[in-house]
Amino acid sequence: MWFSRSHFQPAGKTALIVGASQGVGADLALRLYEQNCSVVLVARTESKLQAQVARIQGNLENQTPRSDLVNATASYEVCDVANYSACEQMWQCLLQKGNDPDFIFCCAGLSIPKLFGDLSGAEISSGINTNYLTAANTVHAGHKAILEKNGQITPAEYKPRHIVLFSSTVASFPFIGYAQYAPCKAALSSLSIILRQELVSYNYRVSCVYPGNFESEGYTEEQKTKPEITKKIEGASVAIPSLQCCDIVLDRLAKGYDSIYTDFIGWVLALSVLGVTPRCWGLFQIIVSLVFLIVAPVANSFIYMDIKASFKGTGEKKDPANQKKEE
Ligand SMILES: NC(=O)C1=CN([C@@H]2O[C@H](COP(=O)(O)OP(=O)(O)OC[C@H]3O[C@@H](n4cnc5c(N)ncnc54)[C@H](OP(=O)(O)O)[C@@H]3O)[C@@H](O)[C@H]2O)C=CC1
Ligand SMILES: CCCCCCCCCCCCCCCC(=O)[C@@H](N)CO
Repeated sequence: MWFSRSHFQPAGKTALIVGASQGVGADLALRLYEQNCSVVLVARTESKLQAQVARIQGNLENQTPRSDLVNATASYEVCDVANYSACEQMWQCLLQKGNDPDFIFCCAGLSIPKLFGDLSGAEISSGINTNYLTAANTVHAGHKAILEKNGQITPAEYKPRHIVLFSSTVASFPFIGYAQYAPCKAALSSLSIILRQELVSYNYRVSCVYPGNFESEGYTEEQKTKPEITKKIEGASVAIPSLQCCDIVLDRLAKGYDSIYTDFIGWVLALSVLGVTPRCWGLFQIIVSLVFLIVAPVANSFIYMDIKASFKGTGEKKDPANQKKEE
């Protein structure tokens, strides 16, 4: 696999990228367009989508128009894909315009890292809507719309399509601060396994990406509420530039991998939940997982100590008796 790069060939194809008004979705759109792939960007904020389409087409001031890409087009659809009926309408619109995507990237997502007790009910709901439903709705409404469009043809006659779901390293290794987010990303990983089984007959390939931290507007936002203890634990996953994350993903897809990690720590942490997920350096995964499964409980006990210490700190500050003693 690692020696071949022929498993992802976007030239002349169409990609639907959900969550493309910023961050890795926007960068994926840029990279795919650069490879002569038509891109349809989806998000809720029209002004940001317009700016991204302009960036992608190279029409921004100080840049020359990209006339070398004569075949590829860049367009956008404004849609809140967490809303199922809006998602259905988006698919009708796409298919009417002749934009039947070969690739469906589900990149929408947002983490609100806080301690469980500090989250509001609305934030817990938004976690499920933004991180799980955006992908489940897009794929489901899309599958139904394509079934209807294709009418009587047999599943084997469907053109090859490729779904790429953006999960996270925290799907494999959930930890303090990510209660609003990690369970939804684990659900996406689970969904990817089922979709792989159910849609293979319709010629779908399904990949799931488990990124570590990367820089984006969303990442900047989450840093504002992220508890110190969460930052401390995830220190091993240094945020890489979003374009670098995007290049890693495209490289791994081209090599034929369907479980994609963007850093070494992400690959290691996934060893604890390999299950029936597609393997990535499978033989090494088995060998290293033997060591990992022995070391993990020990490492985890150190993490617990840090967590306990962090709560002790907050308790002392809030306890007036302790404060007096300190004074
Ligand atoms: N950054 C990181 O460190 C990591 C990120 N990830 C995951 O990777 C993906 C991309 O992350 P990142 O680039 O940081 O994300 P950003 O938060 O920067 O961007 C998220 C995008 O999703 C769109 N979006 C959110 N909700 C909806 C919705 N209901 N309907 C349509 N579009 C929506 C946003 O646009 P708008 O608001 O205009 O709708 C925006 O374009 C996410 O799924 C994230 O969870 C995983 C691991 C690490
Ligand atoms: C068994 C003991 C091993 C201990 C090692 C701990 C290392 C943890 C690294 C976790 C990195 C998480 C990145 C997720 C980013 C993400 O999804 C958010 N940024 C959301 O956007």
